[in-house]
Amino acid sequence: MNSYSDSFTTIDLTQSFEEEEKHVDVYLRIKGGVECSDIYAIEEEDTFVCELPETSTTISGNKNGVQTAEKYKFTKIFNSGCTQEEIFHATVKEKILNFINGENSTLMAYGTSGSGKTFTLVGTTEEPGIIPRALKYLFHSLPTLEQFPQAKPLPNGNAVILDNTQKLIEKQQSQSILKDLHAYKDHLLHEKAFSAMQQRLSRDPVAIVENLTPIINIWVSLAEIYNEQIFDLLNTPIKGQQRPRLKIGGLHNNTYIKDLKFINVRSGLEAYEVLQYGLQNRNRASTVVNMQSSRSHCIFSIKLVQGYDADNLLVSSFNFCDLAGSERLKKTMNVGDRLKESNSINNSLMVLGRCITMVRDGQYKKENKMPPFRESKLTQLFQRALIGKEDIQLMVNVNLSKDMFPETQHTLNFSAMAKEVIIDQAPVKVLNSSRFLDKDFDEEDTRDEELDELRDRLAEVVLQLSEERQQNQQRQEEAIERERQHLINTYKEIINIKDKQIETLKRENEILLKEKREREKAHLQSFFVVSSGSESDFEDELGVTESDS
Ligand SMILES: Nc1ncnc2c1ncn2[C@@H]1O[C@H](COP(=O)(O)OP(=O)(O)OP(=O)(O)O)[C@@H](O)[C@H]1O
Repeated sequence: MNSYSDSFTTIDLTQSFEEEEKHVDVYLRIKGGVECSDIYAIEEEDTFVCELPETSTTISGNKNGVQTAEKYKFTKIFNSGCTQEEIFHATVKEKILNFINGENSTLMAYGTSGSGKTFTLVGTTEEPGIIPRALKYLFHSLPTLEQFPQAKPLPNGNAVILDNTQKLIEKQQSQSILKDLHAYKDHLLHEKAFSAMQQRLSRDPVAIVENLTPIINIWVSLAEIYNEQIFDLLNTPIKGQQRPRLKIGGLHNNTYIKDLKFINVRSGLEAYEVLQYGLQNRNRASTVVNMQSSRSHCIFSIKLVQGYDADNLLVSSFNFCDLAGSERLKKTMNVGDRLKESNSINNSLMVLGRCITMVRDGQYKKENKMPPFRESKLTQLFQRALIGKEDIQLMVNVNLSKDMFPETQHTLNFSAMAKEVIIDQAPVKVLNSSRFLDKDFDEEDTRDEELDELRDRLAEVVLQLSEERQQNQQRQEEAIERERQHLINTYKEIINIKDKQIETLKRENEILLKEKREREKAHLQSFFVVSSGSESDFEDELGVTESDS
């Protein structure tokens, strides 16, 4: 039974957002099609129970003998049989309405490699994931959008009204990108996929949004963090050229990706096509645990600009973040590029875990330590959400097969930490009061920017050094291997020559022996003939046949 199927939600943009203290929503999704180990159980809708093997250490620090099972509380648990539809309705649907109402939101999919993060967010044509459902829901809740964008979001969270020339330029840019997409061999596939999804989703209810403003524009972007470098996935890759790396701009908890392209879209299909185009450019590779493993963190952002005029614009963003999967190096047996990626993925997820733990400790124990947000690009970008100043949801994906126990336990411990973080977001200002105050950078801010710049450069140098070290090591290993091969070949050649010499000596020896025998025979023969008889008598005497001689 779908409790939502007949519901119509009405939201009013003139109402202010209700402020209330709450914890981060952490959902658990259990991967379908996998045989679950019997050490796990679900109690009610939100408690996950895990029996502990002898050697395991739990989040509460207890060892077995004292405690035999650990319980983890989630906002909601989606069992392996749950549909994509149920998951969308229980998690993101309401957030889309808040988004229309001006609230920023982030949904992160977390879990080990192959646990179903991309499946949950993007899904397949048959089973559309959260993002296509969110796009469909969003665009169906809004009126038909204007042909030309009227306002554009700025990286720092503000927006500007576009003049006629700028409108034309932006429109042309969107069109040229969409045209690029249409030249792409898979575009028809995506169009079909989205319309198939639309049909499947058409039974879903839509929200009726009242008091919409005359300006409503939607913009999307797609970025990836690969080996601690940020790339714009909507930049068409040029063969033989390195992709431009993007930098993080902004300060403290108001960071953004500098020069990231935002494309104006007017429908769910356009947005979905842009997403699919970008995903083709994402770093993927086949690993032992996933045939199509995402090797990067991928961030799909939707920005909604709404308002009346230049002084009354409201920008809200919805980020969908598909994290790269954590990996156990022993299990994946990765080498070379895959190993480098694994290290980078695991490191940034470890920093994410440390930040969340420290934010939680700061909130509960009032410890005043600064979480290490700057130690990874991911945490630097999502700092605001991670300290609880913005809405953030975590979709934790687990594969409950027996051989994944250590990974699952690690994921559950991570979730337990995240679940305790308190969200303390400021109320979203309603429209018709000026929402943003443009703050000039003061001296301290400038110094911070310079420091950021230096840190970036230092990170680049460290990365370069580690790459060089790896290359040197590889070169040394290759030289040692070449030397080894050379020695083996020389040794083989010497053995070969010696064998030949032995053969020659053997042959010479045989010849000498034969000659010796013949000399002895001749000697005896002459002796016999002289002393007693004929030559044939001599041969008879020796018993020598013709063939012998
Ligand atoms: N709930 C599910 N039901 C059916 N198939 C699933 C489910 N979850 C994942 N899969 C399938 O499992 C495979 C791996 O899933 P997916 O690529 O989403 O994992 P991932 O967590 O994103 O992995 P990685 O971090 O390596 O990119 C895919 O073929 C996907 O279709």
